[in-house]
Amino acid sequence: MTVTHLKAAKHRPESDQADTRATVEAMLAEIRAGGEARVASYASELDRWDGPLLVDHDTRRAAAARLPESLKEDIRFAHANIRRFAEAQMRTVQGCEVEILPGLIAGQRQIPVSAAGCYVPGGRYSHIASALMTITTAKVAGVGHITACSPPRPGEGIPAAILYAMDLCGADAILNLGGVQGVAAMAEGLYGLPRVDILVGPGNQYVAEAKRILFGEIGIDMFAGPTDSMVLADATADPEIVAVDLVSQAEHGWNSPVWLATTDRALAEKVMQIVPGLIDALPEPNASSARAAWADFAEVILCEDREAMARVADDYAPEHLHVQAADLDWWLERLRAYGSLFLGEETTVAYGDKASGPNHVLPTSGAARYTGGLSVHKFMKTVTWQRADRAASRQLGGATARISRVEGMEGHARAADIRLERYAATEPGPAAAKTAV
Ligand SMILES: NC(=O)c1ccc[n+]([C@@H]2O[C@H](COP(=O)([O-])OP(=O)(O)OC[C@H]3O[C@@H](n4cnc5c(N)ncnc54)[C@H](O)[C@@H]3O)[C@@H](O)[C@H]2O)c1
Ligand SMILES: [Zn+2]
Repeated sequence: MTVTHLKAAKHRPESDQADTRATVEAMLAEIRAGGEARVASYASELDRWDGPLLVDHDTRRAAAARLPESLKEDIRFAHANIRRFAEAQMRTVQGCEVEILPGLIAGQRQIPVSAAGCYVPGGRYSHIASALMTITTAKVAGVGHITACSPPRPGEGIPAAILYAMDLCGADAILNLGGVQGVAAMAEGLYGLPRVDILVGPGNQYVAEAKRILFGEIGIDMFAGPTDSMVLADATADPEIVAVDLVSQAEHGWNSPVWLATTDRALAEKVMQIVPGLIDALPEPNASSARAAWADFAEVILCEDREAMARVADDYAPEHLHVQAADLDWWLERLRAYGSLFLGEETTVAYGDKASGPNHVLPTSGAARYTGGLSVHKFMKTVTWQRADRAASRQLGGATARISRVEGMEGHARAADIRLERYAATEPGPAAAKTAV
């Protein structure tokens, strides 16, 4: 396959992971020892918040009263779309049952976790949409208790729009806490809340590292690094729209890669010419983030044909993948690795980020090679069961006893033997004769 980099990245996103890990490990150890008091002191130290940590119902109501009706309408619109999509996913969640042998029936059930914690990032931007994406999905999955947390703003607490979204989606408890202290409070079940079974939601490197360390003790949705996006464009694409879309996602942060793969050199050159002006026209600090992301992490890749573009996409496994090219059905069939796919110029990653329905909590840094994003399935446990009648038990007993003895596991063999003895007496059958090795 022939591909040429018209613009290469200076870096691949990687954080100072060892430093972050040491900081987060120390904080978790302090919180384990110091409990709620230590959580409160971190909130004071890191987020300058000394107010109540658990948000009460009056505060929820006051937040709703403060917001303009038009914003509440928009939030309700996005919530309805996200819920509709999660409900459709829920219809794909099914148990199964099969008669494996005559008399041996086994099945599978999907059981939602009892308690989930939803982290809603809030350091830099007010991620209203992250509240909608995480809490709605947990609610539709049937999670029994949902705690949500987000960094408080000094003197304000969680911003009113995020509180409104959390309340609308059905959060049972809301914590004025961000970062490691928020994650730890939910994982440890502080403030009288249930200890969560799973922690979900995006966050900065401290949040991601806390989730990584706690994984095992509790479940998590996925490991998440800086957000990334790829546009695939052919000669039919509009270079101005492609450029605006790339800049829109570079805004996330200085280390958020955006990639363009195209079969059209003229389009690539036009996009590279327009992007700097679009970045300069953004307000600060967004412009600085996008400028750094474009300079250090962005790539523009010229491909021989659409199959080469598709291979680049499969290789990068981007979090967001946007096709602005002819024959969208071909692309939907062909592409194999992405968190969420956007087909055609009429939609855009920003729609998915905020309002359209499919989840925006997605695998980053190539994790789309092995997982999809947040869905109702992440809140469900796929568990199995079995039952057998006596005839089936005799058949299983013979094979189990023989395999166990070859493995050297005499105790296991005897669990089979006792059934062969008991059931042989009541219902002799051909299987009983097979026990001798
Ligand atoms: N992929 C997605 O779906 C998606 C969506 C929204 C946001 N995001 C990501 O979420 C992240 C949001 O990051 P953010 O920082 O704005 O908000 P955040 O809520 O993740 O982090 C803020 C918290 O970090 C903690 N913190 C800050 N400095 C610290 C330090 N030196 N030591 C210990 N703790 C410290 C503070 O306690 C604060 O509450 C970004 O990386 C963004 O890309 C991803
Ligand atoms: Zn985005």
